[in-house]
Amino acid sequence: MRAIGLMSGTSLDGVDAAWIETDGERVGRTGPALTLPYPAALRAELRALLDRAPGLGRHDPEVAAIAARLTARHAEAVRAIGAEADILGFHGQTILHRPQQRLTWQIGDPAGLAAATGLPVAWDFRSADVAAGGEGAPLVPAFHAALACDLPKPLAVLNIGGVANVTYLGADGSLLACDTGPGNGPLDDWAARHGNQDCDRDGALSAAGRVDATVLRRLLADPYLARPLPKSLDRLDFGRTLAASGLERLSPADGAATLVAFTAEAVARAPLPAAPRRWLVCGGGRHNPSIMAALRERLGAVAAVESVGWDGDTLEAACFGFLAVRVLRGLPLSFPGTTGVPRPLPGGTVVRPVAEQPVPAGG
Ligand SMILES: Nc1ncnc2c1ncn2[C@@H]1O[C@H](COP(=O)(O)OP(=O)(O)OP(=O)(O)O)[C@@H](O)[C@H]1O
Ligand SMILES: CC(=O)N[C@H]1[C@@H]2OC[C@@H](O2)[C@@H](O)[C@@H]1O[C@H](C)C(=O)O
Repeated sequence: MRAIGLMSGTSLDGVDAAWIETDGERVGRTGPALTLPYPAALRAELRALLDRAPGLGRHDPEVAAIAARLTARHAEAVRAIGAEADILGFHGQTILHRPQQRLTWQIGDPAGLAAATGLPVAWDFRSADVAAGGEGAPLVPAFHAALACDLPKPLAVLNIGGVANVTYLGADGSLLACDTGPGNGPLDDWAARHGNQDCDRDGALSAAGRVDATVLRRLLADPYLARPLPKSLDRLDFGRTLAASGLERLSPADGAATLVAFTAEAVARAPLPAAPRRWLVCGGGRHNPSIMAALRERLGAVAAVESVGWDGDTLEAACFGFLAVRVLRGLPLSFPGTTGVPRPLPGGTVVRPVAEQPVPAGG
């Protein structure tokens, strides 16, 4: 089948879209892929919504209004892809993720997207997982496994988005995963507050600073890092630890350098069963040379996923095209080793465009 996957990740930078041909088990041809940035106003509204989400109801009119604009941007991304597709995989924007409370909230309007594009829309990929007691994330491991079927194992695929997550592909066929800790999220917030930028662009701010060992030690004491698998994060989960760490007393450059070290050291502490032969990195964080250098220092064989021919900017979007076909076929999206569900678990729903009513003869 031909699918277009749509992912709007925790960095809130925009919509990634990617065309993919797949049966939900193997990855066939890939096609056009793009990122459509959010207008600054929408990004700021979404960022504010993250802080307020715990107090908001599912039918809050303000959330619905933002979801409608977000959905319109997704429809634009589908049009910009400009390739025929059989189905869309629409992740939506996560504004709250609390799997311990069996709660995960992605906003978006799948019926609106189906109406705007005329295509069936697979959606709500995480709810069944958290309802079954799973972490609800990460969901990308099945796709990593399909992409990496011919690569030597053990292999780790690391995504550095707003949050960072790893998939571990064992030599024995095992599939494990977790969110490792922060990705670019706290660094983006820091750069916005102290450098007047949307991120630590090309690592310039962090490269000019020095890691503060005391602050880093406090950050690494966050209990999440010592938790066993499976585990997943909300974009704002390190808020209290960050606030109590003394980070605010550091200069902009030292703070950025310390946050880079936090991201990399949290990856190194992910409780994997054996050291991977290689770490393949995707997500926006691989564009930050400070992050890549910090990862290399701690992990050794680290390379961007482009080294094996994948597109690291739109890999998650392609994943939701792949998962859309799995939803249609009723195949599992998550596994005991990836989210902690008791058994391999299907999920998601498909929302179809409402068929146009035939105009009655003579009417
Ligand atoms: N040139 C660059 N220099 C530094 N950082 C960059 C650069 N380009 C992208 N980034 C970082 O990558 C982030 C976007 O990454 P990405 O699109 O992978 O995140 P996401 O998919 O939104 O998040 P997640 O994977 O957690 O859902 C930006 O917010 C920024 O921090
Ligand atoms: C709840 C949620 O949206 N989680 C995202 C987020 O962004 C990165 C990391 O945290 C990952 O767990 C997940 O996204 C990817 C696509 C996943 O589910 O595999």
